[in-house]
Amino acid sequence: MTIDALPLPGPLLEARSVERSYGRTPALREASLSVTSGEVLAIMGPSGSGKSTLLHCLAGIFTPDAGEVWFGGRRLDTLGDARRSELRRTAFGFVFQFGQLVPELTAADNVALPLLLGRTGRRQAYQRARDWLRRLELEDLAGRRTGELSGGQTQRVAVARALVTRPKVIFADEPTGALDSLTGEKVMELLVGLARQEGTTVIVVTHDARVAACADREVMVRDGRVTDPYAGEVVR
Ligand SMILES: Nc1ncnc2c1ncn2[C@@H]1O[C@H](COP(=O)(O)OP(=O)(O)OP(=O)(O)O)[C@@H](O)[C@H]1O
Repeated sequence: MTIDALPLPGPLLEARSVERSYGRTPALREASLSVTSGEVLAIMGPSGSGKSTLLHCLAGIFTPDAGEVWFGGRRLDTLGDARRSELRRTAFGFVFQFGQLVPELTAADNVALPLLLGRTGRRQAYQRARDWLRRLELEDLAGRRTGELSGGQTQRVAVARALVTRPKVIFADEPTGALDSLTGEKVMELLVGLARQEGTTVIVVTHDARVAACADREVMVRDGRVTDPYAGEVVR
């Protein structure tokens, strides 16, 4: 599936009555959620309520046991592994709690990597990596190994790496969870600010109300179901 072929508008990404268990432990029970193009959505909820599992199902990392996931008007969860990983590489970007960068590689290498894997030429990939590092205020650190960077710097490199492929959706799971509150706020401001400039949808799982305050909308996950954070009703 190419991004250009996606029939828009309509919800960009949808979970419809998704269920997912780990062995006998149910993590999601008929979880439904709809996200529009360009929206910044925060997913909140108690520990163990199913937030990360929902994010992984929406991103096509996990396939649900039941229910459906739709992206750009097409069914995502029934695609084969190869097509789902291609979609993740081309249309999605990821920022997780611990940047998941390659520590032995430089910041520029890490940011260029998704482009090189997508067969962008080396010169262009590094040019674009440097452009994104500059936008994340990291140009001076382009040649440093990411294993030597601070937590906040590492997360900014992770944001640059997530945005460099110009994805439709960025999935962020506790992106500021390992940072102090000031550094976390700065990372979120940069992530959300740049995503808005690019028209990228952001779905962020967080425990932090200040992170959620950057979003256009919040939903709550409780006992594997998506609810309205204020009314407590199940979202349909
Ligand atoms: N790999 C796994 N094996 C077994 N059970 C799991 C696994 N991953 C998650 N679970 C269980 O599934 C449920 C939902 O977990 P999930 O990680 O989605 O919750 P969460 O809301 O993201 O939690 P947290 O806020 O603590 O990260 C929990 O009961 C958890 O114990």
